Amino acid sequence: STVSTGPRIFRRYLSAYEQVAAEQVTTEEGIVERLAGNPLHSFHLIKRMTVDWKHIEANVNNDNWKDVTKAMAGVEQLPLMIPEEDDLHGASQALVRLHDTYNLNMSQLVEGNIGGVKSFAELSAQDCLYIGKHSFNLQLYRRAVQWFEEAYILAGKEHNVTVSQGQVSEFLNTALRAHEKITAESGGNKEKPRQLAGAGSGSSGDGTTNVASDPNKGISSDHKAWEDADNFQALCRGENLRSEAYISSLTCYYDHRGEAYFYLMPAKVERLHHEPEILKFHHMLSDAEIRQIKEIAKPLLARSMVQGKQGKGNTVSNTRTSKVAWLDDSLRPLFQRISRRISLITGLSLDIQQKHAELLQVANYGVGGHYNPHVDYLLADKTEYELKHNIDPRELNMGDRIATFMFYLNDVSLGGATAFPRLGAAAWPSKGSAVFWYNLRRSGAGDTRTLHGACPVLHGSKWVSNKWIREKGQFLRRSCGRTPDA
Ligand SMILES: O=C(O)CCC(=O)C(=O)O
Ligand SMILES: [Fe+2]
Repeated sequence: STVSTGPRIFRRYLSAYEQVAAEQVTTEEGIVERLAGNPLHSFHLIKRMTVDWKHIEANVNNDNWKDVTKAMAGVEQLPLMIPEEDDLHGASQALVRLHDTYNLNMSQLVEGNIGGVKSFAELSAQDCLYIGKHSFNLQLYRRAVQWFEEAYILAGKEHNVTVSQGQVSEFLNTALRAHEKITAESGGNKEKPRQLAGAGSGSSGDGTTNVASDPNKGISSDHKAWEDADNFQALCRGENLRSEAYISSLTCYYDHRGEAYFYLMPAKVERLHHEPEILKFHHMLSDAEIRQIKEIAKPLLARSMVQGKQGKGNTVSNTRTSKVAWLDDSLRPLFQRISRRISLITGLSLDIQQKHAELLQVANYGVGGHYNPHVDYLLADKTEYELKHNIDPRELNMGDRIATFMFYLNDVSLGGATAFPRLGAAAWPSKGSAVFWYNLRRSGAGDTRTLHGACPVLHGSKWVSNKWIREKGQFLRRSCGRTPDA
């Protein structure tokens, strides 16, 4: 069998590699942007190093291939992080998420065209079948049908080389039945694409299932979880959810923010929403400053974690797929200057020693990286019991995250907006700018309207830096309102 399957596997491996070579990328930035930043290339890369590699290994285990085996053993000893099965699942899930969120055109996608950015990466019938299975497992049946249909078409074009049409049609039929069953259950609400995993808290699966079974699951009962999820996706796609009149009332202006510091060089403010106020400040960081921040953060980046059940064992998060690092102001004078700049522009105290603010957080999202809708406050929605037993007293002492100040450290080539599904507002990343909003009402209550999330990166990568400002130092700086809703 080696004689017949061996060369075919090699040929396929090499032709997949040729797609990469065709990009003619030589610089590190090019690799990050065009190869690692392309969801199809990154899927292929990981697949080559997991599944395909195993097939090759199995086929070179005979005398004719001794030299190759030796070379391969050498590769395995390199101090590299070789992707594993789990990574391939992650890359497939990223493709599922991107297809679902951005409603990508399937026939363009399989030809390497991602939302208008063309590449040499293509998907085979077998790839589509594999990704369709992932959609199915995530209960995204409508999306699974689309992937299987494409797999069927491609299998025909490929003359059943990577997979046969017969094999595909079994999966297609199963997915069609599951889709029909679920649309029948939810009252024939067929057309609305809904998001997969949990907007806010707890919703999962196709969304259509949740609509039928538990419409009020979400962070606040007056908002349907699926509505948040729908709005979130629409905002990610760049759709307008507010009236023309409202949008034209959102102006840009120069502002000295009541500080002499800004008299000669006023802040460039772009209003993203009135109430609650969301502001974007342009040109907050220079390119040189951004370079420094990234340089220091890079070796410190680690996968975002979520706390395990009952605080036991932390696990890699699926609701937030990014890497983060925390930078202490004392590391560099630059970080102190940044804190001071934020303090001047927001009018809030950022004294780290006094615990008026958290350390600077730097986050990096790869292609497909995202953060499901959430609120930034940590205490306002907790019960007295939770505050007493599950929260570190030091957190209580700092008070809640009264405000968020978030820098964008790069331009994202496609996707990656910060979307506020309850406001219909979205902030689009632009290098050096920052967004600012209050998470709490003046009463100290959590402002549920500030629900927001990071849209998946469709192409390229995304860097942000968060400064969370705490309640403690602000009592003379942000006055209370007269009513709980103020
Ligand atoms: O990356 C973004 O756009 C949002 C990040 C965010 O919401 C957070 O880190 O809390
Ligand atoms: Fe957030």
